Amino acid sequence: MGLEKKFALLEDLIKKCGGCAVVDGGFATQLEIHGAAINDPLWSAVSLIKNPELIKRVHMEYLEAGADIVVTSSYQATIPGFLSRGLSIEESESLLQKSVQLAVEARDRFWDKVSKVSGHSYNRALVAASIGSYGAYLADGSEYSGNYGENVSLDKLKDFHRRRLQVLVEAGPDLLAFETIPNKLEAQACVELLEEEKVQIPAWICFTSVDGEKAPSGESFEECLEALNKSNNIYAVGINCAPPQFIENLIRKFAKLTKKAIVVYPNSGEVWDGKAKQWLPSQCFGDDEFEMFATKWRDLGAKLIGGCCRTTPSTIKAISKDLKRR
Ligand SMILES: C[S+](C)CC[C@H](N)C(=O)O
Ligand SMILES: N[C@@H](CCS)C(=O)O
Ligand SMILES: [Zn+2]
Repeated sequence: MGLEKKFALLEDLIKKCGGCAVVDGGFATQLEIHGAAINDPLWSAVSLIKNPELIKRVHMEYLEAGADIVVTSSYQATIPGFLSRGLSIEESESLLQKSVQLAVEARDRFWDKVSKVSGHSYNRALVAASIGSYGAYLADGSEYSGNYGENVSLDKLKDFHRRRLQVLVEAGPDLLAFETIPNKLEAQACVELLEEEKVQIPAWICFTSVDGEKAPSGESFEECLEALNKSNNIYAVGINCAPPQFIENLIRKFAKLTKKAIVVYPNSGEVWDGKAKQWLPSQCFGDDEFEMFATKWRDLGAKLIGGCCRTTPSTIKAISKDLKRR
């Protein structure tokens, strides 16, 4: 299936959802709720090694909650990350492949079950392969600072992303989800790579923000979106894992800067301490508030809405119920 048909699949899903599809919620968070220990350089991706069945269970829980798009477990899964764990290249690549396979299996099993039930309100979900930023791989919280240092060039970022992207694309997801991109250079690297690799799968690129105005690097979103707006591979641009109270302003901003669809899936409002590897309490929003926010974000034009870290299936259930009530 070519790029155009895959774009159409996504557009069709959004239409079926009444104009706004639901992305799942915090994947790592739900793993932890089930007792997974992810205080690890691989973070949520450590479960690909330790407990793949749990990954499938979490995908199923988000599908059950009403997610129209499930994001795979590959956010912090990288070949260098697996190599430094003593795995071989073949083993590393097969874990990346497995991240897509687990989500596809969960989606197919869930759809097989619900599509037989008359009057159900679900859509056949799409699988988005997660591609975390270089900062996520560094595991030092730099996806929230955008500060990669002077030695990190455009080519270095492309080299970092290239093989993982190839393997994930080959595994056959419906979509690619670049997550928590903190600066313009990495956004550009991702876009150029999609073109160089002639990728035939639609992608979204999401930035983080720590001030509600700019990318973490301090660059404006106008600068960051420049390369993305010109790319035929990019279906949507937006924000993930930033606090919910920033989202309204950011949607308004993005709406002026791009014709791409807008995707938002904020965290609960807690703040990640990259050194201590824990979430610090801050202004934190619950499911009821998310439900109210989601309506507002939809009315402002967001086409894909979900949750990120510290949100759970109950958050997604609230959002889904709200957005599909029409
Ligand atoms: C989205 S953050 C909470 C993921 C974890 C981070 N990259 C780390 O390893 O510290
Ligand atoms: N989708 C990621 C989080 C991105 S910040 C995960 O939960 O593994
Ligand atoms: Zn997150």
